[in-house]
Amino acid sequence: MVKYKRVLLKLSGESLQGEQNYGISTEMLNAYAQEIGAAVKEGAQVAVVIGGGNIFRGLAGTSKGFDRVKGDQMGMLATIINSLALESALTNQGVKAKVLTSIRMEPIGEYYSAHKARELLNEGVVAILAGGTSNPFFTTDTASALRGVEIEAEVLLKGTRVDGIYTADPEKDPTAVRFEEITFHEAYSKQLKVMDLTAFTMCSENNLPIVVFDMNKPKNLTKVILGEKIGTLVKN
Ligand SMILES: Nc1ncnc2c1ncn2[C@@H]1O[C@H](COP(=O)(O)OP(=O)(O)OP(=O)(O)O)[C@@H](O)[C@H]1O
Ligand SMILES: O=c1ccn([C@@H]2O[C@H](COP(=O)(O)O)[C@@H](O)[C@H]2O)c(=O)[nH]1
Repeated sequence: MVKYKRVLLKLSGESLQGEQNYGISTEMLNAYAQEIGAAVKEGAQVAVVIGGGNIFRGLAGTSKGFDRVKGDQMGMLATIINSLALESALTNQGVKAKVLTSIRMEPIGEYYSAHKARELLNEGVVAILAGGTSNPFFTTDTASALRGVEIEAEVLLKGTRVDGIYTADPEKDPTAVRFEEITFHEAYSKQLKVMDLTAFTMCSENNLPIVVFDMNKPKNLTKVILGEKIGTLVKN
């Protein structure tokens, strides 16, 4: 019996590159598809938002002379490339999946609406919500929060490469200590940089809890969905 029936899973684009410096590692892609397929088999409805950091980030573009809006648009297109790759990997593994894009670009993907996404989820199809919010100056963390609220997800699952939220970035500070549970207010006031503050605010205002967990550990996604205490829970 699942604890969370409908979830919004945020995957890191950067993690998708695996050991490479850039792009998509097929090994990581297939591993993610397998984890998602297993969660669906347990009876969860899974919507996915995937980042684009393995391909392009708007802010990085500005340092190379790109206009920020153009750079962010390139970043949003990067999330669509990752989404198509995930759709393909899921389909290859026999898991029904469909990309909805926040920017009109049929036939690459159907134009996103919350109604369509909910319809797919009710049919047991993994809805991959691509293109971020479609607006520059945002991130896919904020897109996940927005889409999570729109599709009436019970939780936002941030699958990343660290096993929860720490007092400081554990990749930089080895003395950092992990929280099992934390309130949005604490996460916000301590400026914990695991997610951007816009995303935290959106979730807090709409009472959408977040679980930050290590997506690279096999079966973790299913465990979280079944209610095992893994990672860090953020709630009001
Ligand atoms: N207080 C903190 N607790 C945990 N992780 C933290 C914290 N502060 C910063 N981080 C960092 O946040 C990262 C998680 O971010 P995320 O999964 O969004 O990766 P990303 O590379 O930004 O993804 P994307 O490609 O989608 O932009 C972790 O790898 C971790 O190093
Ligand atoms: O709503 C959005 C979402 C994303 N972007 C741009 O895309 C890249 C990649 O997303 P990440 O969340 O960093 O993985 C991001 O850096 C932005 O440039 C956006 O503009 N709007």
